[in-house]
Amino acid sequence: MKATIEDKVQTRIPTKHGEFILHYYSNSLDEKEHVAFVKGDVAGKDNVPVRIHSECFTGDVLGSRRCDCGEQLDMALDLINQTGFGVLIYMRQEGRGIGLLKKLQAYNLQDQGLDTVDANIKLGHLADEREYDIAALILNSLRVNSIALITNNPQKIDEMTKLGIQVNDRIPIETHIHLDNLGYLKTKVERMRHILKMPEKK
Ligand SMILES: Nc1nc2c(ncn2[C@@H]2O[C@H](COP(=O)(O)OP(=O)(O)OP(=O)(O)O)[C@@H](O)[C@H]2O)c(=O)[nH]1
Ligand SMILES: [Zn+2]
Repeated sequence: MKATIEDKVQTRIPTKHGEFILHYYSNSLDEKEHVAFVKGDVAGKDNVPVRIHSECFTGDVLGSRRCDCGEQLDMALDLINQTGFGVLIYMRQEGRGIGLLKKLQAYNLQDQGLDTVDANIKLGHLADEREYDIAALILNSLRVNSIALITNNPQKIDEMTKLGIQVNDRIPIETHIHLDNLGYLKTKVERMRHILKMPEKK
């Protein structure tokens, strides 16, 4: 069955990154509360800056330094605000789709020496279980013509293109690298094809 979404409510949210309209969607695939944060007029526009952000409770809410999510969220909203128009889709796909419980278990495995990919596999999951159908439906419903995707992950570009979204450009979103996230980011570059500049080995 083809997935469907419904734009249930739109409301104005002033933030430290400027003012956005929050769209709440229901959908036919899961019970999750996926939302889009929209700035300015995006309907009929080309090269709309779009961030498809996957939920990360630890990074986005608690400010965890194990990953780059919280900083990326701030950077993306700033960028969209400065551009004057754009969309941040907040997908409730915690832990690359495996959920918070499993992600926290994966963190413990990483503290025992596994990397972020092998920890998922040890828990019986794929390295990345996210799906982007709902994100594509949201962009269609906002009547965005083509996008500049804010990401370091080329797989996201492939997935959105496969779903019929015209991705004209990629906007990198590189955060600070420090001791707590160095190994994690290195694994994303080496095993998940992320495009990130890593510090030279001394
Ligand atoms: N399973 C698992 N999920 C993680 C881990 N660290 C972060 N995440 C989740 O990963 C998701 C973000 O994915 P990332 O791989 O950081 O980045 P991305 O979204 O693929 O790529 P960008 O667009 O460049 O940010 C969020 O849902 C986080 O909760 C981890 O060690 N294990
Ligand atoms: Zn994170």
